Amino acid sequence: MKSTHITWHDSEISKEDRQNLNHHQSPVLWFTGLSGSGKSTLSVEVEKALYERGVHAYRLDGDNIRHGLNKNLGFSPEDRTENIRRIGEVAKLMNDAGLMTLTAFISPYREDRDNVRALFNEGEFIEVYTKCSLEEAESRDPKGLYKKARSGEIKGFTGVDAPYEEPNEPEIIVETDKQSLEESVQEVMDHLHRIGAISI
Ligand SMILES: Nc1ncnc2c1ncn2[C@@H]1O[C@H](COP(=O)(O)OS(=O)(=O)O)[C@@H](OP(=O)(O)O)[C@H]1O
Ligand SMILES: Nc1ncnc2c1ncn2[C@@H]1O[C@H](COP(=O)(O)OP(=O)(O)O)[C@@H](O)[C@H]1O
Repeated sequence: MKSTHITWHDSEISKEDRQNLNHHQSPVLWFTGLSGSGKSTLSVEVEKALYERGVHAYRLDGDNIRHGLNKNLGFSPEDRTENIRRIGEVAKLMNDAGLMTLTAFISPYREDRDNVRALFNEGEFIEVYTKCSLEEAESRDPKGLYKKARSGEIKGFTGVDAPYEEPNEPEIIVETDKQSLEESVQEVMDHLHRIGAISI
């Protein structure tokens, strides 16, 4: 903390009031996985499924956020940590606002993800591991970045010459190289129903 002499000021409307107004809870669905593992694709589909059920949800995507809020950050370990810390704080604000958040960031470090988890109440941080072999992600190469990483044009690319630490106990694992997109969407929606975050 750099700032001193600052005081928290509570609202008279609580998070629970806002959730009641929306008729659903406001957890964060934290998608994590290799580039090309399907974070964006899956989170887009889940966001649509939620919208159709009248759930107020918003998606934060690595590529998009790096155009604005986090445009001063690169891909060094320190910058990735700061990227994830800021997104965690944004997701926490959305949680308090009564909105469901879907985040699609590689978030390669376990400690960074666990630090975000610690911001939330039990059950409100839902880690979704888009599990996919490097071989499959690389063969998809939707943006041609693995090719650039292999040729040395991009340095420190996750899975090639930068680490990805798998989650130890994610709430949800979707194996995007084995199951269909529809099955993965269903798995996420089933989880939200099971924990009572949504009722429709
Ligand atoms: N060096 C390096 N390593 C990994 N990814 C790279 C890199 N350089 C650019 N990109 C592109 O940036 C997207 C990942 O951004 P994130 O904010 O999700 O990364 S991180 O969580 O901070 O590690 C990632 O998007 P996704 O493919 O959607 O994961 C890439 O398009
Ligand atoms: N079962 C699946 N789930 C998600 N994506 C899949 C699946 N099968 C193939 N894909 C493809 O894999 C690519 C994943 O890219 P993307 O969603 O951008 O990944 P990420 O956001 O993790 O980088 C897309 O081109 C998508 O169409």
